[in-house]
Amino acid sequence: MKVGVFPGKFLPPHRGHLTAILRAHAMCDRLYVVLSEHQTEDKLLCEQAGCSYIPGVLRQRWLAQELVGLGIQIILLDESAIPAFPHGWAQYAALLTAAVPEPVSVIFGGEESYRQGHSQYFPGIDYQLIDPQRTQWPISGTAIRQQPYLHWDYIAGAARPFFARKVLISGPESCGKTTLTRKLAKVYCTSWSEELGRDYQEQVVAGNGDLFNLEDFNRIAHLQYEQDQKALRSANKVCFFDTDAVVTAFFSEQMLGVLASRIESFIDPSQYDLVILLKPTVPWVADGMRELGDPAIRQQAFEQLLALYLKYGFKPEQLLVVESPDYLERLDACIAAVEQLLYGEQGKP
Ligand SMILES: NC(=O)c1ccc[n+]([C@@H]2O[C@H](COP(=O)([O-])OP(=O)(O)OC[C@H]3O[C@@H](n4cnc5c(N)ncnc54)[C@H](O)[C@@H]3O)[C@@H](O)[C@H]2O)c1
Repeated sequence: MKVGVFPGKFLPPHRGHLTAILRAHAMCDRLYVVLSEHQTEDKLLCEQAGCSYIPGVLRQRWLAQELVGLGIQIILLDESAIPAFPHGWAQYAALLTAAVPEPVSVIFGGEESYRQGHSQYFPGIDYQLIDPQRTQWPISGTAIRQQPYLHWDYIAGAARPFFARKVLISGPESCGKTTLTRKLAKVYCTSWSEELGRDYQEQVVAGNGDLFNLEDFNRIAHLQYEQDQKALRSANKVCFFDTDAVVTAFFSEQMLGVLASRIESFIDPSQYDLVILLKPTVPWVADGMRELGDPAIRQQAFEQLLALYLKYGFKPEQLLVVESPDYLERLDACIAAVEQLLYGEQGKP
């Protein structure tokens, strides 16, 4: 019985890792992937690259999703209490040996420089190199952490929602949110999540908003959240959202005078990299379901919505108010903001 181990940080997992793991899997009877987490060091690596910290359990979950069905166990090794690589080889070897539930015959890796340490601290266990030149997929975790959108195609699918920029398009009724959201998704060849409250209203209360009760608003917030998560899973660098739970909270209060009990649990400012707030400066379009058509009421709705975002902890720098009454200018302002989010000052490569 040939038992293999494939160690690494997988910060984050990418195609190079996955291909090497699958090769290793083809070369032994059973394979364990051992994911090392050294919190201090890993946090520093993420910080240096300007990337949010990726906890070990999240990386473990991504690898489990990617490798599902192959019988590969992913073991999380907490190295936080031992000296960081390369100063803790002896402790690392002891931790790894204790964590893998059976005797190991071979350790796989892509670094020739690790051979010495492996032969010294894992006596009797082979060290087998896989693609040390990274010729098939010339990518590293460092490069992805530093510039995820330049290296998007290499990022493991399960990890992409973490890196995808999340852009919310919000504003009062009849501001062109849905059209703008669709257009932006098309410009960026990506996924988007539409407002489902309207379909819900059609299906559950025959289009008559007066028949809504509080539980309807709770359900809308929950259903919208799940739909948003689904859209995010197929995002290409950025994902657009047509509404959010703050808007649901706003309508719950407007229509029933009360905030439905579970809506706030779906409000989280850190969910979004950018919130584009559209001002009601474009013509009102009555569609049979909209309620707040008077210009003064539209302006007031905008102010109330803005105040709600701030109340719920959204930061002013997260918000972009788009004021122009011109549809082209509105679209171009959004594209410029998304470009900035993805590629910063340097612009597209
Ligand atoms: N504390 C210690 O002294 C000690 C000692 C030894 C090992 N360790 C732990 O083991 C970890 C070793 O993993 P790592 O940092 O090299 O992890 P990593 O996640 O960067 O890479 C994991 C493996 O995939 C290979 N790989 C990376 N990119 C590839 C590509 N494009 N194509 C093919 N293969 C590719 C790497 O060579 C490596 O073997 C260390 O980070 C450390 O946590 C710790």
